[in-house]
Amino acid sequence: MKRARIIYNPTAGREIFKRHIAEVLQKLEMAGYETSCHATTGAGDAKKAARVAVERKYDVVICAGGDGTINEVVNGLAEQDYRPKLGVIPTGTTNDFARALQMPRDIEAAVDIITAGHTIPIDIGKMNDSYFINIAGGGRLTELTYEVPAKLKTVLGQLAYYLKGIEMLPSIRSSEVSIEYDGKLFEGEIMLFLVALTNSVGGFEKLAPDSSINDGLFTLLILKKTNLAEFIRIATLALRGEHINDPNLIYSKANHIKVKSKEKMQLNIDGEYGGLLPAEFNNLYRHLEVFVPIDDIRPEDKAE
Ligand SMILES: Nc1ncnc2c1ncn2[C@@H]1O[C@H](COP(=O)(O)OP(=O)(O)OP(=O)(O)O)[C@@H](O)[C@H]1O
Repeated sequence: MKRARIIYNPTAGREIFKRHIAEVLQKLEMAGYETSCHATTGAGDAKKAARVAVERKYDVVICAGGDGTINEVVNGLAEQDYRPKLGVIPTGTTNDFARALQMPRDIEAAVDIITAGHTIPIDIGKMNDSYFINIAGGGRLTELTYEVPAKLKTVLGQLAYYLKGIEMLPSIRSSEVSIEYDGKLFEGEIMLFLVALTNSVGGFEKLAPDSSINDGLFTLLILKKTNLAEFIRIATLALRGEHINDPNLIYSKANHIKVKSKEKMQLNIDGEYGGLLPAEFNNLYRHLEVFVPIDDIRPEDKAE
């Protein structure tokens, strides 16, 4: 019999998962899974629980939570030689990763996709010693993700980021950096740099419109120094996915990226604080198998 381990964050989003556990277990049982659950207890617990699932050789790990919990689960799986298949049930405030996989927000619909059993291999990002699923980067602007109070996020969701962004705009300043990417070099003043795995990031659904989840490449975005008016213009273009050819931006694909600066710059990894520069990014090609809807499988994405 196949074995599945559910790792869920009881505090994620609007805290709805608990009410659906009986139905979720029943659906998995009917699909031939012997399933057990782990409710996370706080920061770092989902990573530990994923490691335990690896040790116990579960076939499948199902993560119910937002991007924060999935990030932790992936950090628990990514380092290991044996990696169970990953199922995602999006129950967080931010579910960029699930959206990139085209997983539905409805809990039972997401479970149906997992029990249908179609998987694709996806790339995982590594920044220094940590793994990420959506995006990493640096620059004053990326700091706003952890300046938004948790309570405000629960109530307002994405809107909270925008409100905070508007409040912070006048204080954003540039930093001098050096960025090496697949043999190319950028040196100069930037507002921010982003290293994206998926196309949908922090409410900007077209930030990296041509990104593929399993081509082994990051989308690198470097926003050069701009004034406030230019910055707002580019952010507006980015909402529509029309920023790619703007002269203030470098938009490129790369597998390996190194960023350093003489200044102190904070890093952000999947929306959380990720330490300080320097940073080295590696794209781990098709590192995890994840469940996706059948119509999400393009011929080139199929498991090898
Ligand atoms: N039992 C718990 N109590 C409080 N916090 C928890 C608990 N379990 C996990 N967490 C923390 O909650 C964080 C956010 O969770 P997650 O991303 O799943 O939900 P979310 O609602 O999308 O939250 P956010 O948008 O604020 O990141 C996790 O990174 C983890 O550190």
